[in-house]
Amino acid sequence: MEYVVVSVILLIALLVGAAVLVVPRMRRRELPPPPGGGTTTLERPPAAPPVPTEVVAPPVVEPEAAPAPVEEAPYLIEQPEPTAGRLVRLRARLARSQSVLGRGLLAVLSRDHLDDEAWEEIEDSLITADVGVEATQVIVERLRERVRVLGTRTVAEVRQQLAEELIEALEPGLDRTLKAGPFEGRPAVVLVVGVNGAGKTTTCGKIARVLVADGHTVVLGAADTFRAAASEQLATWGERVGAETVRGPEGGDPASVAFDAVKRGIDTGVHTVLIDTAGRLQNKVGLMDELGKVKRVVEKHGPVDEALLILDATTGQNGLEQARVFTEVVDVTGVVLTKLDGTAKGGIVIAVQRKLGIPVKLVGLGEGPDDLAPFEPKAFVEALLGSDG
Ligand SMILES: Nc1nc2c(ncn2[C@@H]2O[C@H](COP(=O)(O)OP(=O)(O)OP(=O)(O)O)[C@@H](O)[C@H]2O)c(=O)[nH]1
Repeated sequence: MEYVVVSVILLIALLVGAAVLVVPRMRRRELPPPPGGGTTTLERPPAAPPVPTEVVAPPVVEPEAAPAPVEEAPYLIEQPEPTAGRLVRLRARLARSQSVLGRGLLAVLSRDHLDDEAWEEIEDSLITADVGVEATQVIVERLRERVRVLGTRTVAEVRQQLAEELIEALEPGLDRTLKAGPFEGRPAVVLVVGVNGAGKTTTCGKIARVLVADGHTVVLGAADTFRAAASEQLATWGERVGAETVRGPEGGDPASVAFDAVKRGIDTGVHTVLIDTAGRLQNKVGLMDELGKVKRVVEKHGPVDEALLILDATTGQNGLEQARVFTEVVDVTGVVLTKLDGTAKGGIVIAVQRKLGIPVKLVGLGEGPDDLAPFEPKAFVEALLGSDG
């Protein structure tokens, strides 16, 4: 009997023990949802509030796509090489154009007698190099007249006269300085526009280096919110030379990023605010309107001092139609011709200026960070025609 009593007591003790352990756990599971409606992760609205425009101050970690990252010192700020004389240093990059305009033309000019056929060949070479029909006719007519009147004999003399005519066609008197500010205590605003893939983001980065090399301070505005990698790419360029990049959310309003960038530039007292925009085709009315809006919104702070059109030199004469539309929308003040290293059509510089009446201010001669040179007609023509002769 005693055993029975002891067993019953043990059983009751076990049951009570089990109850003490299990009930609190069950209670915990029944806890009320957290304040805020108890939405599950899945049900929670994706109402991530619009990401505010952020200012990316250097240094930040370089992304993989960063051009030539500095391995052991990722935060080292680079000192870009001076801009003076870059075109001369990069002259070899014009080798393709040189083979048409330089070697090709000089071969004809060195003939004993320049007959009609020879002059036609000269015309063809210039047209092949994308100088444009109109400009070619003017150049050849003037050269022919000079040769006739002056009775030019030697190849060196004809070459010299041709060089002079080409320089003249490049309108050496045009103002090619970049309006990089500051102006009366405010930064200069430089807007960079163009079609897809022309090299806008890369060129913005290179221009930042040109400006820093020449002693300017710069804020970059990543208003290309369309291409996912563009703002990352621009920030990387900025970091390398110690320039801040103002960025917005992917797919966000480019005008608002541009506005914030200029504001940041004013607040921090830099010399230049350089704004990259998304590539767009000139026949997409909506996108061109968007570009107009970017400019108008930026102008709430003050004028846009420079609107640079980035043109891919390899697109040749096709680029001219694009250019005309961009000119109408943002009042382009200067052209940057990229990828001149990849074409035999260096004459496009002449055609662009002649057709648009806008100076070519910079030329891209490669993918390296300092492969952007201020455009100088004399150095350019000399590079095209080759140093000898
Ligand atoms: N060879 C050569 N390549 C260049 C030059 N300038 C730019 N590029 C290359 O052109 C390609 C396109 O450049 P991006 O800067 O991405 O072009 P983007 O206009 O910003 O492109 P979207 O934003 O898509 O419109 C890149 O591979 C650049 O390295 C140049 O002067 N020479």
